[in-house]
Amino acid sequence: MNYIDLENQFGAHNYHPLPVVLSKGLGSTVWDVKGKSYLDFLSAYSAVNQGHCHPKILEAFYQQAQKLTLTSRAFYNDQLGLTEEKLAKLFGFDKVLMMNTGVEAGETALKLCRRWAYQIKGIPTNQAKIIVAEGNFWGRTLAAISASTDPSSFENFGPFLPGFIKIPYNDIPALELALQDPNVAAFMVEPIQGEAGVIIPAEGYLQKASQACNKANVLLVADEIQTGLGRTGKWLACDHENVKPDVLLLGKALSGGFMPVSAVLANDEIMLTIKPGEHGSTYGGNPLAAAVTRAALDVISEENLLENTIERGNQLMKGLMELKAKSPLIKNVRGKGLLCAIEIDANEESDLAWNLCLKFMENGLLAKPTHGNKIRLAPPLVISEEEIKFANEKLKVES
Ligand SMILES: Cc1ncc(COP(=O)(O)O)c(CNc2cccc(C(=O)O)c2)c1O
Repeated sequence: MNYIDLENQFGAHNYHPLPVVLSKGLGSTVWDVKGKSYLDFLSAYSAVNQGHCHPKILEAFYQQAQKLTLTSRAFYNDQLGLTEEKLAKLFGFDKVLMMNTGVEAGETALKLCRRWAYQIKGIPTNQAKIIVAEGNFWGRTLAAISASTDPSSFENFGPFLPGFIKIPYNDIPALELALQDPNVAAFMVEPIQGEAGVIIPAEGYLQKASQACNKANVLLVADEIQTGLGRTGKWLACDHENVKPDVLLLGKALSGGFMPVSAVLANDEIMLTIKPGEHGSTYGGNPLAAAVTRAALDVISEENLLENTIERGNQLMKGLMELKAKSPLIKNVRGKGLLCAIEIDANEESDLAWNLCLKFMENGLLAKPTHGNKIRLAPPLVISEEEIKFANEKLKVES
């Protein structure tokens, strides 16, 4: 059976996967159809922070799947409220709106911010603007690509949604200038830009952005879909600067990789601007997702994954620094917790990073380039000291 041929013949060609066919995963390891094992250094873009097929999350999935998987929100169920309460109390917000994919959470957040702008801030109807940072990535819908500055995301998909103000990332003066527009509803930003290539802003950026937004009566929306849930060594990347956003986006690892689950968290003033019947999704808040989410959150706390992320992240970064010192090919290494990246000294069109990833693959480590010359290194947060030691060895490939 040639699985790659099948996908090429019958599947859309909207991805360019590495030439590996996976059939099994557990913890930080995945196996291909030939039985070869690999350390997963992508973690499905931080969706399997808890490790592949975590037994506790599997058990929650299995137990709930035998009882009730989907009711629609036309009725209540005995799982959703428990999960909403857990999320609201864990992150310190009044309420939670559960969706499925990360981009749905982004769309939901923007609708909430626009509603708040018209009903609370008093911006003229249909005049609300959203500030976003260049290099942002929050999904593939028409709104998300309208906010994008990456031609590969938006080219030939127009016309685009109006109302986005695009400013440089990590640039407070640019934000302060944009905030002078009285019709700005929100500033939506990733605390660390994931898809742009693990772009880490200056210390204090989030704190200053939060202060500037508060001063301008503009909502701060933190997109923690990739950086949240332990990835940087704290529950949220915002926690490193003690920043409390007005709206918080979660996704990916919210289900530990078992199914799409996302959530938007906000206080009543914002959340209650959407009335019954004005927003939702067929699967949003389904009992199966709700049960899985509570187990996925428990694993992070019960297995001390925040602490492990700090320790293993330091160990990985030490190895990357040694790698950089020895390899002229590597322009930069950076990271926070277990969200790391190496930047190859080549232009974005070069296939150097791709070829490096093929060599990593031969060595039993899976990683993938983002934006041409950056290779993200983001293993599951359950990764062991031994596995990081192995990875630091296997990353030392000759270019
Ligand atoms: C910060 C951030 N926000 C939102 C999204 C959208 O999530 P969904 O994909 O669940 O709608 C992301 C997604 N992140 C991401 C990273 C790499 C590839 C892909 C891909 O679409 O294959 C997605 C993300 O990284």
